[in-house]
Amino acid sequence: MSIIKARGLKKVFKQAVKDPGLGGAIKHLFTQQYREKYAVEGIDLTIEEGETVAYVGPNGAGKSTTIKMLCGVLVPSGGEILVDGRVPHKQRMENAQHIGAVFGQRTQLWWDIPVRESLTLLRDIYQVPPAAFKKNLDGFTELLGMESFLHLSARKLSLGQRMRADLAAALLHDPKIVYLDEPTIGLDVVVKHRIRDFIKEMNREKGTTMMLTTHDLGDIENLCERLVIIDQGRIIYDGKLQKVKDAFARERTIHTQLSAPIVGAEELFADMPEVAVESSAGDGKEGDSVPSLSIKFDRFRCTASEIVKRVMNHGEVVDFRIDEPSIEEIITRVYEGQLDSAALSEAGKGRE
Ligand SMILES: Nc1ncnc2c1ncn2[C@@H]1O[C@H](COP(=O)(O)OP(=O)(O)OP(=O)(O)O)[C@@H](O)[C@H]1O
Repeated sequence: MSIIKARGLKKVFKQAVKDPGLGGAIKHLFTQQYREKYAVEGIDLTIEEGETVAYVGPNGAGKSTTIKMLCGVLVPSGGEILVDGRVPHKQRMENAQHIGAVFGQRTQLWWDIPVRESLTLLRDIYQVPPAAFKKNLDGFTELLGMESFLHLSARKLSLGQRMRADLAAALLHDPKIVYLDEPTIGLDVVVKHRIRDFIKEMNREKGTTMMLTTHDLGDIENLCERLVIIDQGRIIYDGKLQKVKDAFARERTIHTQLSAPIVGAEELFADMPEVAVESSAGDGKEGDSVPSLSIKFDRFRCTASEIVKRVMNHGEVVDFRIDEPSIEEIITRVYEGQLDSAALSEAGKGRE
């Protein structure tokens, strides 16, 4: 069942236009000029209950503006939204009862009181029944490793501790949907993993729908099957993460470990322009390293088995592994405009 539906969603901001320098600032005092900035320009988005969706895009793409409209904080300039059957900006309070939000840069905890007290206050605000509160608090404390800092005020927490406490605060009332804006920003790997595990567990155990905006592509790979890419206020890709990889990650690299170096390895694929020997080791040129050969190829033009077969014809392959470009590399190419949007939207078709 669809839990979030947005049709033709738009948000226009009025931005002041000023000439540069002091003269410009003074002139602006008397003759104010504004231009319209479309932060979100006609978005259609449907999210099913229990999905975990990564909503990504370069800076200024319109991600936060979309989330704020879904939370009811901003009123759309056009289009329609329905979140769990409610129009968020018209039913703000009701909507808030059923959603949770974590904004990486801000906290919803009270700055000067212990985390445990903040969570108790949220229990009262959201009217969480005592038994459910206890179950969640105990469970979250364990999963997020919060025991050691529940007695501290938010002011005294490290960033990683604060993020964990904020997650607990956002999920305390068992919301159906949680918006996570940069939930792992600036955190060390241990805390990142803990937070990702927690998000996965909540999605699995409670079926919580998660919408995640992030610049950390590890979050996407670890948490989301579906990827929505927004650029300049428009969705340019909506589909499975794997599909983007399949469509755009043409290159593969085979790393082979050999029993002895192959003489003239660089020439092995001279007749195949789609294949390139990236590195060859163990031939005495790089000290006493293990003999190996790394070969890059275009997987749409030849197969891994062809490559390995040819290497095996010239030497003994002890072991091999195949690497594909990371989603980070692919998305960087999208952001840099190296992948055209028509091809992207074609790849996103047939999501269901
Ligand atoms: N209150 C506002 N007034 C005027 N312009 C705004 C306002 N909020 C956002 N914008 C503009 O709308 C565009 C989209 O902003 P938004 O914050 O949604 O982007 P984002 O994708 O979340 O970016 P980031 O990754 O940097 O957080 C930007 O050009 C921004 O300058």
